[in-house]
This record gives sequence, C-alpha cells and structure tokens, in this order.
Amino acid sequence: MNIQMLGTGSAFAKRYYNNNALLFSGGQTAMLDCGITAPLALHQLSKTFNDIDALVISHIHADHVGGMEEFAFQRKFVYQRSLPLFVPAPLIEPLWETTLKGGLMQEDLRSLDDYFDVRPLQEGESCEIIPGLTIRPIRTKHIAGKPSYSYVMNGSFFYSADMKFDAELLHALVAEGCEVIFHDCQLKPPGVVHTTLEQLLSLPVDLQERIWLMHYDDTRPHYEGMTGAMRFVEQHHVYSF
Ligand SMILES: O=c1ccn([C@@H]2O[C@@H]3COP(=O)(O)O[C@H]3[C@H]2O)c(=O)[nH]1
Ligand SMILES: [Zn+2]
Ligand SMILES: [Zn+2]
Repeated sequence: MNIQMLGTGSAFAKRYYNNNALLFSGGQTAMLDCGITAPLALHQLSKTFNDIDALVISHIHADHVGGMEEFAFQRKFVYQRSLPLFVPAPLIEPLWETTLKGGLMQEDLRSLDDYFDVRPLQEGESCEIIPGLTIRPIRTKHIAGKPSYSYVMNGSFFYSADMKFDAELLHALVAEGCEVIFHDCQLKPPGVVHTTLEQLLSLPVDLQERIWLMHYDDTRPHYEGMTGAMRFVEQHHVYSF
C-alpha cells in the first residue's frame, strides 16, 4: 500500500492543508477524509474527483468532511459515476442530517444513498475498500458526544485521524503487528481533544520509531529536531508500507 497526504495540517493550519490522505493499492485510489481543502489539494496534484475509487471518513469535522459536498456534486453531475463511501455505521445518519443535507438536499435527491454507494463499516471488522487494501475501524476518543474512528490498514498500518492520547492502544497495536503509525500531533499543550507531542514523547523509543506525526499546526518549523525518534509526515510525499 502507498499513502500520499493531500495535507498534513491541523484544523486551523494555513500552511499544510487539511489532514486528508490518498491510499493506493491494486491500481486503485481511495481517499481517507475529504476536508475543506481537499478539492484544491487534489487539483494541485493534477487529479480530479473522478480519479478516486472509494472514500473513507473518520469523523464529522470540517477538516475531514468539508469537501464532501463538492465531491458528491462532481460525481453526480460532472462525472455521473457512483462512489463507494465507506463510513462507520454510527456516522451515516449524522453525516447526512447534520453536515451534508443543507447543501445536497433537493427535490429528487433526498438522502446520502442518492449521492453515494454507502458501505457501512462495523467497528473491529475488516473491509476491503480497494483491491489489496483492507481497513478496520477502531472507535477512539476525540470529543465527547462525537463518534470518531481510527483505522488499521492491512493489519500493519495505523492511522489515528483525530484522537486523544491512548498509550495502551498504541502498545496493543504494536503487539498485534502494527509496524507504522501515522498519528495526529498537537505541538503545543494542552491536548484537550488531540494527542500532544509531549505525550507521544513519553512513549518508549522503539515505539516512537514507528510513529510519523501529522495534523500539526503552522508552528511545525519550530519543532524540527524536537520530536524524539518520531518523524513528520510530509504533504504530497508518497510513502510505501
Ligand atoms: O471541544 C473542542 C472542539 C473542537 N476544538 C477545536 O476545533 C477543531 C475541530 O477540528 P479538529 O478536531 O481537528 O481540532 C479541533 C480543535 O482544534 C477544540 O479545541 N475543542
Ligand atoms: Zn482534524
Ligand atoms: Zn476532529
């Protein structure tokens, strides 16, 4: 599997774009989260929404779903091609009712199914989203009252999306075979809804060596050389795992 970040920034970052990813496997492309900056980020990679074969969503914040209205409209009216949307079951109703309905609802188009080929994901169950790429959602803590999911891919790659620090989970993932961890990282404490750099630095070095930092704010240049054995994920770089 290859992964290329459309952006690596926090929700309010202006230099790094929203923390969204492209996943490549078996000749197909999946997008993991589609935030406000995703349409422009795709364009800057000379890609269009027609180049995406599947979309996966982690949770309902605009830096993760704010580009979905354009995605839906373009696939419906420009490319006239359906899009498999892999979404944890508890997010399906709120994704439509609280986020997308306002823009997408019209007389003949009244539900998420009218725009997407909705494929519900169940927590803990693996699902092949494009050839050779399976994902397994894990519900992780982010904000009270707001379901949020991280993903294990092909049993060996963990993508946190947005989550509070959970050292126990990280150790358990490594014990079950996770080799690489892309983790959100709030550079400056307190980490009320995210994991802070300080918390990640408390992990043993052999675990830090597996961790790549993403979802960081515009102050990242001040933290070069201050991340222990952890590396920053770079926007647009293609990583093979
Ligand atoms: O209870 C809350 C809810 C939200 N927020 C901020 O809004 C942002 C929304 O996107 P995010 O989840 O990437 O990051 C969140 C935080 O920066 C917060 O600080 N406390
Ligand atoms: Zn976020
Ligand atoms: Zn969030």
